Amino acid sequence: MKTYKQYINGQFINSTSTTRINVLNPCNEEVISSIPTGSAEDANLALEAAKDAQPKWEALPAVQRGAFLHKMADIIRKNRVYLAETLSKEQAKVIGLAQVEIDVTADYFDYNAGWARRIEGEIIQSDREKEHIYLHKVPIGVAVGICPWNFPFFVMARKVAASLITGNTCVIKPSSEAPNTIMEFAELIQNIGMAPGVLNFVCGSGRLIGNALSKSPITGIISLTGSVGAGQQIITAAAKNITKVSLELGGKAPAIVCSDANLDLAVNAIVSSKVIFSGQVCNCAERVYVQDDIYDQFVEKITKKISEVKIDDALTGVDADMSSLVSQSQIDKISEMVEFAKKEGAEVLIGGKRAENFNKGYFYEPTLLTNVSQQMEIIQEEVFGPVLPIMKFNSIDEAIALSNDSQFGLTSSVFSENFNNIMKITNELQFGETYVNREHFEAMQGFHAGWKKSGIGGADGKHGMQEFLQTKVVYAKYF
Ligand SMILES: NC(=O)C1=CN([C@@H]2O[C@H](COP(=O)(O)OP(=O)(O)OC[C@H]3O[C@@H](n4cnc5c(N)ncnc54)[C@H](OP(=O)(O)O)[C@@H]3O)[C@@H](O)[C@H]2O)C=CC1
Ligand SMILES: O=C(O)[C@@H](O)[C@@H]1OC[C@H](O)[C@H]1O
Repeated sequence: MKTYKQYINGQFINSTSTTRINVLNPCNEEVISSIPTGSAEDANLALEAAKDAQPKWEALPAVQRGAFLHKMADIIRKNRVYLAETLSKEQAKVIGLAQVEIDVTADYFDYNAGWARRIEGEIIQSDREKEHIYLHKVPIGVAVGICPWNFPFFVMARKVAASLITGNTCVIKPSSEAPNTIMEFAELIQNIGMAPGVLNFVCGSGRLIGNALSKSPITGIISLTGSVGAGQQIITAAAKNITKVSLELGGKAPAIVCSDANLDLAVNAIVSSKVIFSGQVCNCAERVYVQDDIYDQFVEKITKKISEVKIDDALTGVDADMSSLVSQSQIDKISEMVEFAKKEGAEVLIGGKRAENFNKGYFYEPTLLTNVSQQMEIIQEEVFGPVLPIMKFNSIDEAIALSNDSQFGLTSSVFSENFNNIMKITNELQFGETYVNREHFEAMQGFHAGWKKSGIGGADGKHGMQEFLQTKVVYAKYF
């Protein structure tokens, strides 16, 4: 069993707190590692180290900063199988998907290194003679990245790569549910030659160490991926120093399936979106609206497809499509939501219970619910699991209205072969991201950003990189 320390100022050190948090393998509930609970002192040590290291890091030409990101990508590739197994064990991610996450993370570091020669300012025309207005893009200073458990390694890279290439230094707090792969990465990159303090990793409770990182005057930007509740607490902590926040929070993605859709494509895309990491992804389809004349056909096809989903151990299960949920609290929350939906009148087409044949772990069957209505909790609140409620609609206007009737605005999708329908729906949906005739997943060169309670700011691509920059304007008069 691995016992992790804090990685601060280029060294692995003991936390000032002596209590620890156990990390379980969700498939068999065995303790596989432990992390410190962390303390405000740990947070401050890491922030001070990052602050001290920042001016020299910023002064390095961006291509030299980028070279370190390429080294990180190389190290990930050299250790890709070990990292994927570590990830699979700590959060019950089926090994194939865990490997994809590791490989995409390496590519993500390389992609962000590519910004080195493309961070650009502007020269603006002045109203005065002999004056230039120079608009510079400069780093904010110290970036804090607070990570979730669902794609912990990839999301860590979202925060590290974008903050370092732009000249910020960085403090990462992994999720207490899934810190292992990140801390293994910290060990693997400790000797790549980056100055101490440029990148720090502190483990521990969000409410304790996460809060201390968020309310410190040293912190220049807090980038969180997580729940709405954590986002609200971070905004409150950040308010003290008016610290910038970039928040990627929950979602309740609608999938609209029109009469003229390619039904097999729609079914495959929607099912893959519920099966991928057992639906524990903010982008995943969380509710389906199907046009009434194809409803029965759609329900028949999707039920068949869901019945074929194979559930097994994440690491050893052969050809498993999905595995255990991440924790006891996740399975409790999801079971309660399904039971409540049933009380409100929902009909379970398939699933609706813990998966049989597993003595340990948090395995839940992929579940389809019908006879649901717009006001029900199962349509309004994020499930974050393998549960999909299906509703009928009559007109395109109705589908758009039902989709937009949500506190969330992260992702959405439309399945149609009619260009006019697609254009109307994509224009009128109030979501940061809409997928047309494809699965629910984004690209690293896009911009992943939620509207409404789904967040502020965003990640990926040029706009995600620019989150970590601030603007300085110089009015240069000459004679
Ligand atoms: N949009 C998304 O990508 C995600 C959404 N979720 C949603 O959130 C629900 C709960 O998941 P959970 O992992 O507990 O999500 P949380 O939002 O609680 O955790 C995300 C991160 O925030 C930290 N954190 C929690 N509270 C604070 C705080 N007050 N100040 C600073 N940091 C804090 C956590 O630390 P610690 O782990 O130590 O508590 C963790 O590192 C899920 O069921 C899902 O609905 C979850 C993950 C990702
Ligand atoms: O669920 C999320 O918000 C993120 O953690 C997720 O990680 C990989 C996906 O591509 C992200 O959006």
